[in-house]
Amino acid sequence: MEVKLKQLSKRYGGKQALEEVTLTWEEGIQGLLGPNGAGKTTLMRLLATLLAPTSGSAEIDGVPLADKGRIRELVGYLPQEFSFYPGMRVAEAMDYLALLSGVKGAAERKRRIDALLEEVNLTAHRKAKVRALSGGMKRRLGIAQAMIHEPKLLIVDEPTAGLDPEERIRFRQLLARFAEGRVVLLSTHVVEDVESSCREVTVLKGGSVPFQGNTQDLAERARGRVWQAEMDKKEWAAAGSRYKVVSAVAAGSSMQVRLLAEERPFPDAVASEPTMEDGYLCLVGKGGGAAL
Ligand SMILES: Nc1ncnc2c1ncn2[C@@H]1O[C@H](COP(=O)(O)OP(=O)(O)OP(=O)(O)O)[C@@H](O)[C@H]1O
Repeated sequence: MEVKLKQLSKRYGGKQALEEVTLTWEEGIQGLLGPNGAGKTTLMRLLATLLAPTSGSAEIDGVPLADKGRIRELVGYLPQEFSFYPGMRVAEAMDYLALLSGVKGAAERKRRIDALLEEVNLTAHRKAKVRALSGGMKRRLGIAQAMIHEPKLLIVDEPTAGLDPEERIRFRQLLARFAEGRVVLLSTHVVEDVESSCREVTVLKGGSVPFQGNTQDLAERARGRVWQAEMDKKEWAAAGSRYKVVSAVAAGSSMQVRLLAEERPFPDAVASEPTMEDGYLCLVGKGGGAAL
């Protein structure tokens, strides 16, 4: 199972949202990271056949994107804004969506719905009306509906938004199990989700892909550029306008600041081990600073 993109492009009027993206994703959970407006939603909607590319092509498990009918059977999608029929009960809504996704046979649908509701911890709410679910529960229902037809490519956009820490861990485990023999594309702003779930990550920026590969290799992009220093609040404010500050923690009257800089920014700054987030920030820039 592979997903292959070849010079895939999307233009909205005068706006080039995705520019000649060529890459291959193999089985497993693939992280997709990028700042606002990078083109992530556009890419996901193209793969879910909700948008047509301006040029270029893609194949999912050998099936060309242009073959919409077969592609829809192969792809499951949880969009960021996911809404459901509020008056339906949870199990009914799942059954309806399973039917729409082409899952044949009432007994087979029931088997899959029971298993998935258990996996997303909604069994006790199967008779609840969708409108009565909390935000996190609706998110879990969205995850379950995207998996109901056992797609070869599962695309999930910010799936852990609104989940509590326990549910977030549970969800990561569910994705890990589901990813066997499949590609799961996990788009998120939560770098921690990528760090804990993915071996590989794709970074989108301005419609192009400046990095695709191992999360460890992304961290390495920041080696020698991550510094830690203790400073007072005035120095901290000044540092923020010159450097990319990754984090700042108050320690009494002073601050423990972690920042990115090409060279040692202060005489007493100490070089720090880079994380994937540091590598990502070096590539895309953050706040006041440009990319390093
Ligand atoms: N329907 C549209 N018409 C015109 N421009 C659009 C349209 N949809 C998206 N864009 C533009 O295309 C670019 C990519 O948008 P996209 O929504 O794919 O980014 P994103 O990475 O998903 O952003 P976010 O993280 O904010 O959701 C942006 O500049 C956006 O303004």
